[in-house]
Amino acid sequence: MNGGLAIRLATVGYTYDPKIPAVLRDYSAEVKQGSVFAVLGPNGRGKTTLLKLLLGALKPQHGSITINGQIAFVPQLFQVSFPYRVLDMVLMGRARQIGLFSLPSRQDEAAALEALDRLGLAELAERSFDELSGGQRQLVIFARALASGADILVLDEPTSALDLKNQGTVLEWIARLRKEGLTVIFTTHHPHHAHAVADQALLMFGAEDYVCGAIDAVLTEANLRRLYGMPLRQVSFEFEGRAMETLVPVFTGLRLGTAA
Ligand SMILES: Nc1ncnc2c1ncn2[C@@H]1O[C@H](COP(=O)(O)OP(=O)(O)OP(=O)(O)O)[C@@H](O)[C@H]1O
Repeated sequence: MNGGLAIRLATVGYTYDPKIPAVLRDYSAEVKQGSVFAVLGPNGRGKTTLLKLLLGALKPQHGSITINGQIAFVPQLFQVSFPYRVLDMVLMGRARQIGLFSLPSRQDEAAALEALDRLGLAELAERSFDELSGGQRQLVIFARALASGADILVLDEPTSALDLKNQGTVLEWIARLRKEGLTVIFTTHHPHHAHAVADQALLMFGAEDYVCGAIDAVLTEANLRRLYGMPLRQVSFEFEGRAMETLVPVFTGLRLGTAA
């Protein structure tokens, strides 16, 4: 299955309201099956809108989107109005296998428990989802996507609510899923996260202004400076035994006083 295209965007345009400027105009990109694709851009630039278009929750007014495979989505914030058990939340990811009006089989339950276990969440299985912390919820919804058996995972800022250790866990998972042949698309505000795991990146500068390409070609100093409009700092980090260097934006407006 690898080698073909998982996703193709052809001159996609989208506006929430024809009376206001479009969020996206003429966006084109191709995501190969079994690759990782990172989407970066400042707040409000259209990252979530792009993901909603991929999921079919929004329809482009212009251009076309082709998806080859089953998609599972991990949203940024997830709230429920009913106190579901964590295990039931993960089982919902198996809806395609369970089918309408049927009960989960032992196999479905085993897949859900395994996904929780793989993320170190087994002890949360019987807890009520609405009592979990934001970071725990984000990991549970990630487990739900893993349990779904989908071949394309779409993750909206998957590390946003997580502490540093769990950020590393999710990045390791993205790398592992890629090795298993899945396609992963994720949005992030952290260029080094994209650098660590992505093959390609899309940088969204504006409605019709973007660059898309191989990670090293796209995460350049000039592009990142333009994207964030902030000073950059070179950081060294290690991911899965590989030493890497990348540029990250730094906030310089904070003046720390010295203790008297
Ligand atoms: N339902 C909506 N109706 C009207 N405008 C919307 C709607 N959702 C988003 N927008 C607008 O579309 C633009 C892009 O929003 P989007 O949520 O896609 O940005 P984003 O890059 O994901 O931002 P963030 O990093 O803050 O999550 C913003 O100007 C936003 O105000």
